[in-house]
Amino acid sequence: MIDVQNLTKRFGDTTAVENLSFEVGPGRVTGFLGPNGAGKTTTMRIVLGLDSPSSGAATVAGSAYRDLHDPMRTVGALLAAGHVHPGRSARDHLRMLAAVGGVGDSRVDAVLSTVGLADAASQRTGAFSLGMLQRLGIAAALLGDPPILILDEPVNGLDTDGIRWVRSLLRTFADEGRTVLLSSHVMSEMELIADHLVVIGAGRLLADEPLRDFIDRHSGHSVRVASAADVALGARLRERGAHVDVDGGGLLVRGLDARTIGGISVSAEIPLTELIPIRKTLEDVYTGLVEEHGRHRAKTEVY
Ligand SMILES: Nc1ncnc2c1ncn2[C@@H]1O[C@H](COP(=O)(O)OP(=O)(O)OP(=O)(O)O)[C@@H](O)[C@H]1O
Repeated sequence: MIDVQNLTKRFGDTTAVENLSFEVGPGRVTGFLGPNGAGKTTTMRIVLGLDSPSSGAATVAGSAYRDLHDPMRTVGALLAAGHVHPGRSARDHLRMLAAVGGVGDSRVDAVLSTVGLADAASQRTGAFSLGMLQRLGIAAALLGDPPILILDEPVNGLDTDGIRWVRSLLRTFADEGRTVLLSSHVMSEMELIADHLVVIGAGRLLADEPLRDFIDRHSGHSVRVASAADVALGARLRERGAHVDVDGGGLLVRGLDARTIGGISVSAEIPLTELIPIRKTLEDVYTGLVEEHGRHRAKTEVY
């Protein structure tokens, strides 16, 4: 469990995080979303004891990071790939980290194989691609076999296979009852990986709910309908408060769900030939929410 309570962080005049509270629970993948500069990295750094808060607190498994008895076996983190000595091999890099964290050498080859770098273990990391460095960063996070993982943009630089691999790794991790907090700008990927979302804007909490609820709540009802008598059906639907547009060979109906539209067509004795609820994607919903938040901020800053 990761617990962030009333967290505020200021850098001079910049408030990076403002009175932010949320919990990241076990057994699910929690996506951490927000536009550039929203405060995600700052929050993750504070959770990992790399920055101190101006006020409020963050704990991991019940303790502040600096008070953890065995940090590497409690939480694994990937904040930015690439901080690796280029002359060192992948295996030596991980051995050094394992020694510092008090983790046995046997884990080094185990994690190299988990991340698909077993064959490159002796190569200098200076010759690694961005994708290989990401895999090495994830290997380092897994060294202590921790129950909690915090990953900032883990799919950066990965190809399709690599992205699929991260997805299945995190799914397995969550299904084992572990805790995963993950940030990504790739919404299509986040939609496939995350069970739960924490969304922030300008350092403040905008949403903290299951991904499905987030999409449903912000989607509104939108249904494509076609029938034997679109004009008559459209009139009935408008009477019931729907917004109806003619859409190709049918109608696009907003404001009523598919079940209600079906009921109206039955009582009007107008057979339907199409009834398709339209779901928004995470990207649609997220972009809308961030734009709305930006407009609201601009307004409150002007007045
Ligand atoms: N060390 C620092 N000194 C001064 N300002 C900082 C520092 N770290 C972050 N900031 C500022 O705090 C705000 C939040 O930054 P942060 O990196 O946490 O956002 P983010 O959500 O991770 O953004 P991105 O998605 O671009 O990585 C930004 O305005 C940033 O410029």
